This record gives sequence, C-alpha cells and structure tokens, in this order.
Amino acid sequence: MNLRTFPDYAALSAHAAQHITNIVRQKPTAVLCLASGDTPAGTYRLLAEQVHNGELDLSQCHFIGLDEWVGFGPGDVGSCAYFLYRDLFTPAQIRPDQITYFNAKAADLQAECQRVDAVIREFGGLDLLLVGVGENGHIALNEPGTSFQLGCHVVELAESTKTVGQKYFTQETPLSKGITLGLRHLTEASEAILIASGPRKTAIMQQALIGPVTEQCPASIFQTQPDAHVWLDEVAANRL
Ligand SMILES: N[C@@H]1[C@@H](O)[C@H](O)[C@@H](COP(=O)(O)O)O[C@@H]1O
Repeated sequence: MNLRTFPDYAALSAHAAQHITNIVRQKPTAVLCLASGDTPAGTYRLLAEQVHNGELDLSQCHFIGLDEWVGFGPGDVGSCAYFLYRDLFTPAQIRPDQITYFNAKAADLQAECQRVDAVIREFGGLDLLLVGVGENGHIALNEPGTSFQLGCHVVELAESTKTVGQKYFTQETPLSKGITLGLRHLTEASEAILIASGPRKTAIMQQALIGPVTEQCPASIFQTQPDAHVWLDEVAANRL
C-alpha cells in the first residue's frame, strides 16, 4: 500500500478530487464506486465544482453505490445514498442511468446483492473504489470478522456502527442491517483508495496499518494491497 499524509482535510480532499479527475480524463467511461459518509464529502464538492465549471466531464462514467442501511433509500435523510446525491450526483448532474445503487428496501436483499455483483461484472470490474473507514475498522459495511473473499452481501451491523451511524440522521434511528459491496471487490478493483481524517480515525488507522492483517480489522486488508492508496490527514496519521 502507498501511504501518504496531508496537512489537513482540505489538502486531502483536493488531492483525492484531482486524482479522480485524472482517472476520468484517462478513461471517460470509468466505473467508480464511491463511499458515502462525512470523509469524502469535501472531495465530492470539489468534483461537482469542476463539473460545474466545465473542467470535468462525468457524463460517461458509471457510479456504483458502496453500501446502504437496510430499509433506507435515497429519499431518506441519513441514508448512504442521500449523501452521495446531495454532495455529488445532484450537483454534478449525474443521470439516473449512470447510477447503480442497492435497493435496500427490496423484499429480496439476496437478489439485490446478485444484481449489483452482476452489474460490476458486466462493466468488467471497478476502475476505482474509494472508501472511508469506520471507527471499528469497517470498510463499507464489512464489519469486523467478515471474510476478505466476499462479494455483495447483507450484514448484521456491529453495535458501534449502529451508534456512530446516528450522526447521519436528524433523530434517533434504529439501524440493524446493512447491504454492502464485499472486500473481494476491493482486491479486484483496478484501484482502491482509503481516505481518513480527524481524531476519531487515529486509533483505528494505527491498528489497521501497523497491527496484524486480520479479518477482525477489515481495513487491515490495505496492508495486503501493494498498489492501493491510503491517504490520511496528519491527525488521523498521528500514531503511525
Ligand atoms: N457506511 C459508511 C462507510 O461507507 C463509511 O466509509 C464509514 C466512515 O464514515 P465517515 O466518513 O462518516 O466517518 O462508515 C459508514 O458507516
């Protein structure tokens, strides 16, 4: 893995946005799987700004949603899709036909997993997977203990994920399951990038990057990926 530290969140976001811009300039039909959450919001705002200014054309890209809380969808404030639409898809005028997202309200969630796995296969794999990290080391919603070999799957959320996840909602919201891409998608993607910022990520970055590679800490999979990027701000990298 290639580890790089940036002075602050703004510099980290600017670098990630420029990197994604370069990928799309090289391959305008790139298939991009982008995390939701707070960390990538700055990156997405910069990308949307570039699209707005006519400096970046995302109109031929395809976007795959990384994960979702079961029972929630783009119309629900707090869902993973809600933030991607708010920060990127809507301001960058991404068309519905450019987006594949889990329907986490579907009656048959296994079929949803198969559908998204099949879309990724049909596109020939992901050109980019951009992920954040949970405070418990989860990647997407691959919780501690998840096999590194899985594709899309439904998960029982860890207690800490249910608690930390409340930050996305305007009121106390019961969360129990998630639907998510698997870590196999991460190892198979042409490029994987992890971004993390701020004091809430310092301890888990130490554990993930210096501790043992173990399914108990999903983010430790980055140690096994020679070409993957891990980009942190100085605070998140404080114990490395
Ligand atoms: N499901 C999301 C992940 O996809 C995200 O990357 C991670 C970190 O989120 P944040 O960037 O808000 O800290 O946890 C959430 O639970």
